[in-house]
Amino acid sequence: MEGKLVLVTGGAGFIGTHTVVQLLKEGFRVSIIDNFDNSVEEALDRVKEVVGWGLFFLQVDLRNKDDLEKVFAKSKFDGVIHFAGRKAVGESVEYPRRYFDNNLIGTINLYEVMAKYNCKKMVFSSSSTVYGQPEKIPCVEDTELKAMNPYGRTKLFLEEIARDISQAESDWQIILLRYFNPVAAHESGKIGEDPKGIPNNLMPYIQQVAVGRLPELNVYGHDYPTRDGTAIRDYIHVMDLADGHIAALKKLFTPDFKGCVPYNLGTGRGTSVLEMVAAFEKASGKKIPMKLCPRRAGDATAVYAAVDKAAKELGWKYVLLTS
Ligand SMILES: NC(=O)c1ccc[n+]([C@@H]2O[C@H](COP(=O)([O-])OP(=O)(O)OC[C@H]3O[C@@H](n4cnc5c(N)ncnc54)[C@H](O)[C@@H]3O)[C@@H](O)[C@H]2O)c1
Ligand SMILES: O=c1ccn([C@@H]2O[C@H](COP(=O)(O)OP(=O)(O)O[C@H]3O[C@H](CO)[C@@H](O)[C@H](O)[C@H]3O)[C@@H](O)[C@H]2O)c(=O)[nH]1
Repeated sequence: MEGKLVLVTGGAGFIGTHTVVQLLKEGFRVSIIDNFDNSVEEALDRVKEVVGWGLFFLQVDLRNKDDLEKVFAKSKFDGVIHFAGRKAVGESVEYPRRYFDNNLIGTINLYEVMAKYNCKKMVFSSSSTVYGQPEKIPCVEDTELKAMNPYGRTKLFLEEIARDISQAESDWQIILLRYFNPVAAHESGKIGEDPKGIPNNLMPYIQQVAVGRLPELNVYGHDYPTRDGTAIRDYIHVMDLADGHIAALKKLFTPDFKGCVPYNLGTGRGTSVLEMVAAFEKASGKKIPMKLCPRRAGDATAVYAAVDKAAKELGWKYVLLTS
């Protein structure tokens, strides 16, 4: 893989920064584009500090196809890891057009420009959200897919688009990585999850309560049919997730890989909201004040991964524990 040039969209974000560190460690060359919609340029300076050398970065919005073309005209990419997009379930219920505009138009532009420049290997950030509230857990990759909210619908549409493209044009190789819930940070402490504004996700919200930036955690839903009444998710360490991208890229570069294939990246273990809070309190020694609130629109009750397919076909498995 030494020297292959990878374009990383959304590379200044949470999963992007951690993956870029691992890509560089593995000997890939990396170019990053981001519009800083949900990140800051400083995140890239921090990546530079971790890896010890410079990065190639351009501020580009994927919805601007002309700008995107300029990026592809300058460099010949061997593949793309596509993180860029909006990701908050609750926000998507309130502002669905934001999600259709950013996630769908941005990705359609990317496919068009990739095709024009004959770059046809893509690792796409999908999500466990495409399982909706699955009838059976753990979720297996060939389970029926359904979205429960507009964000999830964009991921589902984008998976369908990827499948259609690869079916019609056999020279595309696409891996859909269905992430479960990434948490934690690089061991250096220099990069991590730093969303703009009030966090939507559980872990960064707990962290901001812990440091006194927010007064208390709102626990959304305490009447779910689960062991303690709160919703269950599969929390995975972001460095494990980053390594899942390396495994996926390596798979794309093997001559036998064909078509468009989905893989779950999770741990296979479900943890409730209250269990996450207890684990955080134990690890940090800080008390997290909580308020029990009604359920959040668009949320599933319990979702966790079957992880055998990624282990068998990508040779990837989580190694770091999160709770
Ligand atoms: N974090 C999670 O819980 C999670 C779980 C499953 C899937 N995902 C998906 O993984 C991807 C990365 O997630 P993340 O947690 O790193 O999110 P993030 O918000 O930290 O990173 C996304 C990055 O994309 C950039 N971006 C957004 N729209 C853009 C556009 N139009 N053009 C250029 N850049 C743009 C943002 O500025 C940000 O830096 C997203 O597609 C998300 O939907 C995330
Ligand atoms: O302040 C908060 C935030 C979250 N939750 C609950 O915590 C659980 C996890 O929520 P969150 O961290 O927002 O994750 P998800 O809603 O599962 O969505 C995340 O994980 C999905 C993959 O599973 C991704 O697709 C999404 O982009 C990402 O936001 C849910 O039950 C929430 O209701 C709270 O109780 N209080």
